[in-house]
Amino acid sequence: MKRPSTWGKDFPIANGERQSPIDIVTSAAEYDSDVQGSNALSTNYTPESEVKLVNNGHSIMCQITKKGVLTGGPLGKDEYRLEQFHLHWGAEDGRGSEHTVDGKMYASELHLVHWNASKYSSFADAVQKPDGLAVLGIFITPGVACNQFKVISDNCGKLKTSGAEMTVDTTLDPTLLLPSNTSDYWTYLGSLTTPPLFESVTWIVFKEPVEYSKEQLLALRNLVDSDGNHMQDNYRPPAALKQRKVKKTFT
Ligand SMILES: CCCCCOc1ccc(S(N)(=O)=O)cc1
Ligand SMILES: [Zn+2]
Repeated sequence: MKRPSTWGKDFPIANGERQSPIDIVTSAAEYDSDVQGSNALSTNYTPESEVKLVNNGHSIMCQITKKGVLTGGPLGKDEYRLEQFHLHWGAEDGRGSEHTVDGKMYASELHLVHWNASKYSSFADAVQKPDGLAVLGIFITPGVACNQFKVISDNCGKLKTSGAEMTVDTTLDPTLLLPSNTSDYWTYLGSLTTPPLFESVTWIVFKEPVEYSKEQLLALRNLVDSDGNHMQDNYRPPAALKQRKVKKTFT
């Protein structure tokens, strides 16, 4: 994939009104009380009985086969189905996340991608609809190892090149990839952060980061992309906020 600065030519929506990622200016975010209580954000994931991993040339992706559901919070009455998760990261710990918080970049960002199963028939059908997708963004910071992520990081060596796929014969519970606090998040209307950049994503970015070990981050940086280079810095820089408001669920 070519550099983000070149995307505007092939994908004019790159300069659209609701592009992602964004810099989250915490002081400008508006507290939203009605995403609490009974309609708090809720995940109901079924653990995968085997794990399908793909090096798709610009990230490492886990394709979900079990029924996993995200509801509540900013999603109204709709039920969003977990489709896949993948990550973005830097060449070093000081950069790599797509969203930033008051200009701070994290080392990596995990995206759990869901599609609106209440209104659409598949991910492909939902991906171009303004209320089609919901993505959970989880910031990653260097620290202790994340045990559930070992299923991915321990297999990156076998997924080195673009197009490589494998099925790992082990279980994986996506719930264990989430931060302990899933009540505090920012949410706003945005887009896919890679081409085709469709403006179809309700973003939910958790305030609390998750720790991965240095080794787990190094495993990501040793992957090879579709250009045959080390897969690093596969993050899009923040786009203009334009006429949008970021909501927050915490004071
Ligand atoms: C028409 C098929 C589209 C394939 C691309 O799907 C994507 C692309 C980006 C994201 S992200 N980084 O915004 O979570 C999620 C899903
Ligand atoms: Zn992503």
